[in-house]
Amino acid sequence: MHSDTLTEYVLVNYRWVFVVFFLLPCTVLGKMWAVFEKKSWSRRRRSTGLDHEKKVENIQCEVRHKNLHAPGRVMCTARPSWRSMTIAEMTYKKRMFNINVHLDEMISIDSHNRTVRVEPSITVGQLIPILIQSGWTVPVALELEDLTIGGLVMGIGLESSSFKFGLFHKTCTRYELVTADGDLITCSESENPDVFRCIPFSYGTLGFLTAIDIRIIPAKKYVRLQYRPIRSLEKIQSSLIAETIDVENNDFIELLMFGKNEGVLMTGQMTDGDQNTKNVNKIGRFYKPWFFKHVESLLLSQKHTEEYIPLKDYYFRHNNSLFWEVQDIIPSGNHPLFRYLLGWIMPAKVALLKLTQTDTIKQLYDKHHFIDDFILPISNLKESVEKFHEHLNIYPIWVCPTVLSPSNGLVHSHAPVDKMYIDIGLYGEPKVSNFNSSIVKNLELFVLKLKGFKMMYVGTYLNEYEFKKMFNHYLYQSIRIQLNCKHNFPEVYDKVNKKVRR
Ligand SMILES: Cc1cc2nc3c(=O)[nH]c(=O)nc-3n(C[C@H](O)[C@H](O)[C@H](O)COP(=O)(O)OP(=O)(O)OC[C@H]3O[C@@H](n4cnc5c(N)ncnc54)[C@H](O)[C@@H]3O)c2cc1C
Ligand SMILES: NC(=O)C1=CN([C@@H]2O[C@H](COP(=O)(O)OP(=O)(O)OC[C@H]3O[C@@H](n4cnc5c(N)ncnc54)[C@H](OP(=O)(O)O)[C@@H]3O)[C@@H](O)[C@H]2O)C=CC1
Ligand SMILES: CC(C)=CCC[C@@H](C)[C@H]1CC[C@H]2C3=C(CC[C@]12C)[C@@]1(C)CC[C@H](O)C[C@@H]1CC3
Repeated sequence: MHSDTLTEYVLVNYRWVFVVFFLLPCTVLGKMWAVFEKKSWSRRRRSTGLDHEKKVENIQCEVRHKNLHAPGRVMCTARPSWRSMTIAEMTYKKRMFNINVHLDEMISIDSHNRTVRVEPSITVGQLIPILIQSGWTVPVALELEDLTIGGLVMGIGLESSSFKFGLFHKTCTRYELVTADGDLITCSESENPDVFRCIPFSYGTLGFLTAIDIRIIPAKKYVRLQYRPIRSLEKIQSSLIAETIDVENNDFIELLMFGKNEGVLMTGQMTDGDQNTKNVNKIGRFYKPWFFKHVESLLLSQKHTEEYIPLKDYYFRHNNSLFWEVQDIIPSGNHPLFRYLLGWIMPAKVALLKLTQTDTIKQLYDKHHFIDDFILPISNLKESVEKFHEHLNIYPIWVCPTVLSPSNGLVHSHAPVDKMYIDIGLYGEPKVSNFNSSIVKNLELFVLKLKGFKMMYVGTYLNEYEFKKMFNHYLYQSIRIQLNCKHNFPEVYDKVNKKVRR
């Protein structure tokens, strides 16, 4: 066997050995370190009084220092590429001026006004358990623990409650920002409303976020989840549309498709249950099967099922298997023996997987793997699934309805009223023989034609003109002038095109 082929074979088939015996123990040590660090940090904080305001002043100083010593050099955050929740590498970070914006605490909960104020680098995995303990939760709770609130505002975040509440940023009520001049401004619907509308999806190109206010709602104990296997694409589309209209009875809607004509539609309600609550499925326990495998088993048995899932377990249902990505890395990860022996240290930290992947692994992923999300009008579900089937043939497919509102911000509904869209997430190995970058570009153009959007965490092959057709830059450009961004921050396209996000 040629040595390159042998390397590829070993990397593809035996990466699990490295992951299981090195990365998983590192993940556990990392978790222990985080707990220790947090404790000693709060002790230090009590003694030094280094609070949010002080941390923000430090960022302002860094920006002013840059303006003095490197005027004209554009800035980005110093968060290393390997920490970011995307498979892509952000090469732009190497040539831009890096500002340290690592602020990761919860600042306060305001039960009266029902908001929580957080710093941008706090992760969903840190915030949600604290909120649930206090009896609250966020309306759009993301499913991967390592996503940060700042990243979700500056990129896009969506989840199975987005059909009701919209994208993650629609639940945010106020942003605090350090501008290109080092000033501190705040914005909301009533204060600097145009800046407020332009922040989401601006990818850190209008200023550095230092605090975010998010709406909170009362948390309940369980999600009562109904699973409905369906074996026809037409029926899947019509049922999904009908469920999204029923906002009274549904709090969560999600669809997993396991083939072109088969899927399981899941609808859920937040509930406290009662003494008679049976059929509780604690899917978050370490020995439980991966969630998508559990759903697939219900499709195979064609059973309409109802279960009560503890709220936090429901939120993070795709975290253990990173949707279905872990099966490519640890093929036996869902085997009962593996789960009972090592399930408690799963999953390996995404950042560690990224940090330790070799160039060859990255190239193999580039050639043989696809990860992306497309947001399309819900009426185009059938047509889109057929298109993705023909050009990618990847299953499962994640389908998550989300409502978009009309706005002059970058991402908006194309109608003058709220309009229902669906996010179609495709993660895995394309089962077509001719997969390459022109197919990907072709799919992006297909989405543009249908007046849809592409999530940008993996980057885009669209050229600047096409990109600006997809995202409304009209207000964004005037806000850039207002906030003196031109020579201090790049434009969004300069951060998401495939040449700099590879
Ligand atoms: C995890 C993962 C996520 C991915 N996500 C995305 C994604 O979000 N968006 C995406 O577009 N691709 C994505 N890809 C596809 C991946 O980047 C391409 O498959 C890869 O670049 C193909 O390399 P190649 O040399 O085999 O391609 P070839 O088709 O042989 O192309 C060679 C080079 O020509 C250029 N090129 C070819 N066709 C085009 C075109 N139509 N437009 C611009 N340049 C072109 C590219 O620079 C490419 O590197 C993803 C791949 C992986 C593994
Ligand atoms: N369910 C979902 O919706 C999912 C969403 N995602 C995607 O993952 C990304 C979030 O990942 P995460 O690792 O948290 O974030 P990232 O580190 O990827 O950051 C995303 C963008 O936000 C900017 N940003 C982050 N914090 C700040 C800040 N304080 N001030 C200014 N700009 C900031 C970054 O700027 P810079 O480039 O300067 O660092 C970057 O451009 C989003 O793009 C999201 O779309 C991924 C998986 C699931
Ligand atoms: C729900 C939405 C909108 C997106 C889900 C995206 C995730 C499936 C990906 C986000 C980051 C990705 C990474 C990997 C798998 C897929 C994601 C979790 C890897 C673990 C794949 C293996 C590589 O070696 C490292 C990757 C890091 C990022």
